[in-house]
Amino acid sequence: MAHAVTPSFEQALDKYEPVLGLETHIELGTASKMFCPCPTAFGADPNTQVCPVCLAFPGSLPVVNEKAVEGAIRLGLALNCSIAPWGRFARKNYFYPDMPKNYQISQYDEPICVDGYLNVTVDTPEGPREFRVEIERVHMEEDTGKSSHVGGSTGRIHGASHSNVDYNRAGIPLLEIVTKPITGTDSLAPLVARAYAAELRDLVRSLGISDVRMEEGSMRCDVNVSINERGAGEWGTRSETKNVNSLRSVERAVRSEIERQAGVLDAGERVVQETRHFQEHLGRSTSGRSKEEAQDYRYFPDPDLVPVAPSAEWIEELRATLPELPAAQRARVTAEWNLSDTELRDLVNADAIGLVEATVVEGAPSAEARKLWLNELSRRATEQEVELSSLPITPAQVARVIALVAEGTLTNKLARQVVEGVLAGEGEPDAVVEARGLKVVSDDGALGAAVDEAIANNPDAADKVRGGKVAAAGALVGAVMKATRGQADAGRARELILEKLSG
Ligand SMILES: Nc1ncnc2c1ncn2[C@@H]1O[C@H](COP(=O)(O)OP(=O)(O)OP(=O)(O)O)[C@@H](O)[C@H]1O
Ligand SMILES: [Mg+2]
Ligand SMILES: [Mg+2]
Repeated sequence: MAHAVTPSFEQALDKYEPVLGLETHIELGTASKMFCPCPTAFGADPNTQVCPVCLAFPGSLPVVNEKAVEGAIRLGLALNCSIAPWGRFARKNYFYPDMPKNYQISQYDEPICVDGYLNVTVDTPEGPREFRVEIERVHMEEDTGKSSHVGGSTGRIHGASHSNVDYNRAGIPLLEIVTKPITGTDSLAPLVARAYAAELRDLVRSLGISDVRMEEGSMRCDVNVSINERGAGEWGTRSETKNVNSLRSVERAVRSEIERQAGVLDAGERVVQETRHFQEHLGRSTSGRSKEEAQDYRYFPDPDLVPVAPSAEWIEELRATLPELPAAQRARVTAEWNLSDTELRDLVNADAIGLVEATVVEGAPSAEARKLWLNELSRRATEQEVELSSLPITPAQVARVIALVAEGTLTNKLARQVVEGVLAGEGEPDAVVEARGLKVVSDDGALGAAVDEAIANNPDAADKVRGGKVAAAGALVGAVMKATRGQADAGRARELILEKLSG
């Protein structure tokens, strides 16, 4: 058997075309679980948020959480789906220690939302390009518990001496969003997958139904990839890479999988249908469970639950609660703020549109607001390794700093120090100005004293100005700025110098 040699991405794309499919799980931010009243807060002690229902005690009965159904419908509407007027939950039967019932309540052939789409934009050297990702379905299900494998020499599963199971997560409501096969992306496949995950995350966040934090697991992507020879007219066998937990990893998982499968086919072998696991430190996936014998989950309608039958009135009520969605918001701010493609992209990449807009609402001009968030504040967020929105400064405070610059109380340089003070917890911008003594010195009294001193200390320059060489005033202005540690109003200082020396 020929040994598979992994070609480069470009070589792979010369010969093969990729097909993608994304399955995304989103943990809904409801106060209680999907089928019982247990709380859902993250980070509680193990097995403290459990009850007979989510632990599957005999005789316990599940009851559907209406808020979760509401979230599913709102997402379906935002994804342009049809909402099913009637559907049932199904039992998906399999054994796993972190799933106490030995089945997961899910939806099978009667999902609540079907046939939608989400448009995503990818940057190419020729400019932005839009793709329409078709959504096959959105369905509701419950999360499993969480196993950890401990003890032993390595602390990893092979070396572990025993496993612990925490059922706090068991029964947390999940939505699974499944795309139809995505074709025609060619070499843009990794970027399309990433852009889809990013757009879906932003959409869900705008609906307020989940905090969609990939690194905390409240949004998890399974990435399906297959390739086929160009013009083959038939798709190849897919692999499914599980639980990819960052946007960058979604991109890398697609890219590395296209390369790997191309190597397999080049060597005359077959791609095996399997589950793979993305390894963050390797930048690619490794083989997991083979799915060649498609697992039989023996799905059947759950007899303990009533059907989900949202009325047309309820669906319309929920439609009316949809906020402005990210795509519409981008189009609007592009027009309102007169943005170029690049400026819009920078704002999107920094996740700053909402922050800038909130700052504008507080009265700041959009150009100034954009500058502060994208330069000074983005830099500090990167330094502190937090998201821009997690910096301890509010849009109202940013707007106040901008206003202080506009009214001449602060220079841009002083403004940066005020921002630093606010971030350090020294209080509101005005309090920081006061406490740090950052005001521009422009009142003639204080400034006059500094000017007199500069003239006394620089007699040569002063003589030149007296003799008509106005340019020599620059040295005196410099001395005033130095004496006031940059806080003088330079323009007013210059006027005072010329007044005093012309007499
Ligand atoms: N040949 C293919 N190449 C790439 N993606 C594919 C291909 N065929 C199907 N897909 C995509 O793979 C995904 C399959 O997800 P789906 O939830 O339907 O099934 P599953 O993975 O078998 O089930 P489970 O939810 O149990 O993991 C979909 O996004 C689908 O569009
Ligand atoms: Mg699936
Ligand atoms: Mg799957």
